[in-house]
Amino acid sequence: MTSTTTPLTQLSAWKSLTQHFTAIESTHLRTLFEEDQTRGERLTAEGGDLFFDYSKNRVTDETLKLLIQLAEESGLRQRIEAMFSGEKINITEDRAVLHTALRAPRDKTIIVDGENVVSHVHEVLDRMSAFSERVRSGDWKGHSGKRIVNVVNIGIGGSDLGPVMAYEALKHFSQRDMVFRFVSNVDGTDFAEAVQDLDPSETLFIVASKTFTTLETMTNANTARAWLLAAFAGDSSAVAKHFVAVSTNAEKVSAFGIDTANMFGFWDWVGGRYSMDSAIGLSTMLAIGPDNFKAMLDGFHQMDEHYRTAPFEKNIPVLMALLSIWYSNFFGSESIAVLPYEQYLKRFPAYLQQLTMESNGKYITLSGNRVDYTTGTIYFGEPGTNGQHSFYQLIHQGTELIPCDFIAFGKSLNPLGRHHDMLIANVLAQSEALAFGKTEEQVKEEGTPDWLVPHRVFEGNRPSNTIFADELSPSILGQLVALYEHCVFTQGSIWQINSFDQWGVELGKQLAQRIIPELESSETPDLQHDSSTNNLIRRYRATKEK
Ligand SMILES: O=P(O)(O)OC[C@H]1O[C@](O)(CO)[C@@H](O)[C@@H]1O
Repeated sequence: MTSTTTPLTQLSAWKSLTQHFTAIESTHLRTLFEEDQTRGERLTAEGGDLFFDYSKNRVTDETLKLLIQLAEESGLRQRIEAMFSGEKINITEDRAVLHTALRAPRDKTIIVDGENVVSHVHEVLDRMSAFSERVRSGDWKGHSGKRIVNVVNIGIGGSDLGPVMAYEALKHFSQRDMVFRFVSNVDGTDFAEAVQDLDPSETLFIVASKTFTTLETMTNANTARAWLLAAFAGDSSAVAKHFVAVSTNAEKVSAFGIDTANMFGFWDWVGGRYSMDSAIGLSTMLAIGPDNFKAMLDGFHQMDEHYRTAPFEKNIPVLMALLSIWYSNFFGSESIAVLPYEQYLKRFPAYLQQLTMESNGKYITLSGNRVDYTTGTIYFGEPGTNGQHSFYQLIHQGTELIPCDFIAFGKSLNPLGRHHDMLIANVLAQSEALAFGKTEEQVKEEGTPDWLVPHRVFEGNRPSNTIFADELSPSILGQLVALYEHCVFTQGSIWQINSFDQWGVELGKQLAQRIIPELESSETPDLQHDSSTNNLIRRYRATKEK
């Protein structure tokens, strides 16, 4: 399917932004703040329970007006409506994109292919809740009658990163007499370390895979089954009590040997990286309980409603996306740092890497043409204050412009003396330092010797957003994740790419399937790769045989 949209760079807002950029490029944030004393209050927005301060960005009212015009001219409103209503906007896979249906209230109706998907969503949620209650209460017993205390999620990509991130983020709300582990890598070390201190008779494996064909997950699931059966003298009837599956593929689940009664389904209109609030979140629900999981879904839904209904100039995901496009496409900035000042969000940047880069790392437009502008910003990050002692040097004084998203909370879930005040002082100090820097005069006034002055100057003018909420609750986590999901969709819509396929991961998978037998065969293989790959294969085989 092709579409005949006006190319992005031909839009009138794009052309105006290109001109406008030359005026803004040399304007310092110091000037913008001096000229408008109300800027810090004015350039803010609220959505759900999130407060968004975007005043420390290199924009004027004119820039914002043009960026919003760009969103309008790009057809963003229609794209949002098309997504929420279940149109098949994932054109390269002919699928609807309905992660928003996963958190729709029970009484909503969204029809896809003649079916109300919301009722299916709630059927699965009810089954997940009943199962979670049984496991958490000890009613669900292992094969030898022991209570399940260990839960190991086996999955990769979207079937791992969301569950791990959510478990870590909501650990404060988790059932502490249970152990949760996550195995993703085909590197055997991942499995070996995850189970080394676990008793198989007390362990439940969740095999989480949308397709149920993924090499890593199937390899780990087979290893897990062998590990379990070794403890039960090969009695395969033990599998029923120790394995459940989360998948869209019932056929493959049952071929693996898991009873589909122990399967929790989802649908092809849920992308892997948009699935942590589907049955893929079973480990999250087991950890925090159905009520907290529901609170998380309500949080997602609040942000969905904000995205769908707030005017663009007050719409946090839209503003965030437009600002990122401003830096990426006009300032030539390549990355964004996400810096949560909340230890529980330590896996949030890793989660966002897949969400953002697997979604928008595309150079072909929806019309099938190569883009002539940059797409797919690189997202990275670490929790503060740790990152400050690592890569912030480059953000402050490097030659790259790296816009930052700071995330901070009014209250700590673990209030300890002065810790939280210090943490928050640091996040505020960082965004202040980045924006305003320290001038040559200021450095000299401190008595710095002349030769050292240039090293100690901070030119500033480095943009950031601050996302602020009361405290990290299940609902706030849902709101934060939905915020980034919708930011990614807005970016992709403006860039005119399909944020919901991932063909770019296929080639490596195919080539690995070809190489596996070449590494394993007892015969010397007839290698037909390039000379580098052939040589490395020979070296590996020689090492293996040593
Ligand atoms: O859930 P599955 O089907 O095992 O896929 C895992 C991951 O692999 C990918 O397809 C990429 O290889 C991701 O999009 C997905 O989240």
